[in-house]
Amino acid sequence: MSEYSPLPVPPMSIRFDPAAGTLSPEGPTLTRRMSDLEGLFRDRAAWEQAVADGDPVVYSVVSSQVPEVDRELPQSITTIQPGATGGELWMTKGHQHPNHQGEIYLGISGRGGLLMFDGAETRWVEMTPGTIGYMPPGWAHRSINIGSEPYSFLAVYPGGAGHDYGWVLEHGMGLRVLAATDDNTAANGNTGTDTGVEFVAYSGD
Ligand SMILES: O=P(O)(O)OC[C@H]1O[C@H](O)[C@H](O)[C@@H](O)[C@@H]1O
Ligand SMILES: [Fe+2]
Repeated sequence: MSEYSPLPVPPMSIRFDPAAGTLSPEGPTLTRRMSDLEGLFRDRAAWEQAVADGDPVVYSVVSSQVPEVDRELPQSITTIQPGATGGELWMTKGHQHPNHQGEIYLGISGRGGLLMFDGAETRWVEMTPGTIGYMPPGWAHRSINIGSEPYSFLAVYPGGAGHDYGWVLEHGMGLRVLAATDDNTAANGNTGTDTGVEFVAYSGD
């Protein structure tokens, strides 16, 4: 993760400009390209091709100045671009909080999904502007853009929560989220007004 100021901040208001995707005052910003998502897509050849074809930005995270330390309550806004690689919709890396602490997301724009996995069960929350998604302690979480526009959400989380990416590489997320093909849409009994996503088990990899 990027560097966070260790200094405490005073009470403050923070402005978000949705068009520019910036926070003011601003904290650290993180950009994740396709090459940063190694080992996460089911179709490794398609991932390699996407890296070779310009290594696109998949998502970015802008944070406020609130530090990631115990008892603070940092926030960040993540914007995931629309796209799919090997049929798998573009997503965040996903992580578990090492200390099993909760977190909330608030949908800001676009359409997304919040995939949660506790090592045994998987949960899916569809995120539209105004949706609050709640991640209880112990549930790893990944966000997915399921629409054709950028998907942005605000995250608010305990400063000491941390990011364990190895947990997801080891355990997966239970399900993968694919763009539904017409065939799949029909097979699932969906009408076309549905989410347009198809879930497949990680165990099928
Ligand atoms: O860390 P990732 O799994 O790549 O997800 C991207 C980001 O999503 C949210 O904004 C979380 O609050 C951040 O802590 C996280 O870094
Ligand atoms: Fe988190």
